[in-house]
Amino acid sequence: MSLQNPPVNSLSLEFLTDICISVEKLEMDKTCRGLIITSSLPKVFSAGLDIMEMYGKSPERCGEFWRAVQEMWLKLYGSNMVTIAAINGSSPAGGCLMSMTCDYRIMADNPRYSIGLNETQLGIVAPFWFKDTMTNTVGHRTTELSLQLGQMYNPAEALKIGLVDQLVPEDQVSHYSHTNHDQVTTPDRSKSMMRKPTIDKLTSKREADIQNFVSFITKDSIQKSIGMYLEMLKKRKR
Ligand SMILES: CC/C=C\C/C=C\C/C=C\C/C=C/C(=O)SCCNC(=O)CCNC(=O)[C@H](O)C(C)(C)COP(=O)(O)OP(=O)(O)OC[C@H]1O[C@@H](n2cnc3c(N)ncnc32)[C@H](O)[C@@H]1OP(=O)(O)O
Repeated sequence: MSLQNPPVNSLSLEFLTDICISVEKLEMDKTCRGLIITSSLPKVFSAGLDIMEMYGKSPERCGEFWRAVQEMWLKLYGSNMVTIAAINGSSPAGGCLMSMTCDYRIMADNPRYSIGLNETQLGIVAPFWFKDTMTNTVGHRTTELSLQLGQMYNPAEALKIGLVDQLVPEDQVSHYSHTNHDQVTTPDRSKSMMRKPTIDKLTSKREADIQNFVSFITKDSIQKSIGMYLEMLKKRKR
């Protein structure tokens, strides 16, 4: 599955819905042995959630958006397929979350790229299931530090903390993803055993999580922080 939503593969409601439909189709396809997620765009795996979906939108629309974010996570984290993230560019926040749902992460060894949960930099708090996914990936203490600082990691740092499993030359990300994937032939039952408690936690609190998100994101102070962050993104470009 090659992500293609220019300019930066931001995860809008529409794009998330497309991703969920694609994953669902693959999940039902008995001939499909697994899934490699990568990006068709240069330099960016995914810029994370589409910030425009969280800025100046109605509570109803925000709720619909958040349900789609949850759905993407539930489908990928709970997938019966062997999944590999072939991270061929930067992958902040929701992009990092998406790659952490996979069984294995291969990243292009380009020091210009970065990965991490940087929500704190936007003035927002990473939701509990983002935090849980990271804890399951890199451990409690690293997650605590990482979330408090909104830390982004270059590939070497990401490998060191276990946020990615392997670094490869940029032009060989696809090759190594396929080679690794071929070595794992059957999805292991231990995957669902390890992930079930985290998945059950969100499933049981799904509606409350949507309500929390909507009331948090529509607050004036949070809207102001997001607006300032958007301005900063645009200025940085010039
Ligand atoms: C009580 C608690 C209850 C509930 C929890 C509440 C809240 C928690 C909610 C949400 C969690 C949030 C998760 C997220 O994923 S938020 C998104 C975070 N993403 C980022 O911060 C990434 C920002 N982008 C970048 O760093 C760079 O764009 C990137 C490195 C990805 C690519 O750099 P490049 O130089 O190639 O491109 P740019 O020139 O910067 O960007 C091009 C263009 O795209 C726009 N852009 C970038 N990222 C986003 C995005 N995530 N969403 C929307 N638009 C984005 C950027 O502004 C440029 O636009 P323009 O100037 O118009 O061309």
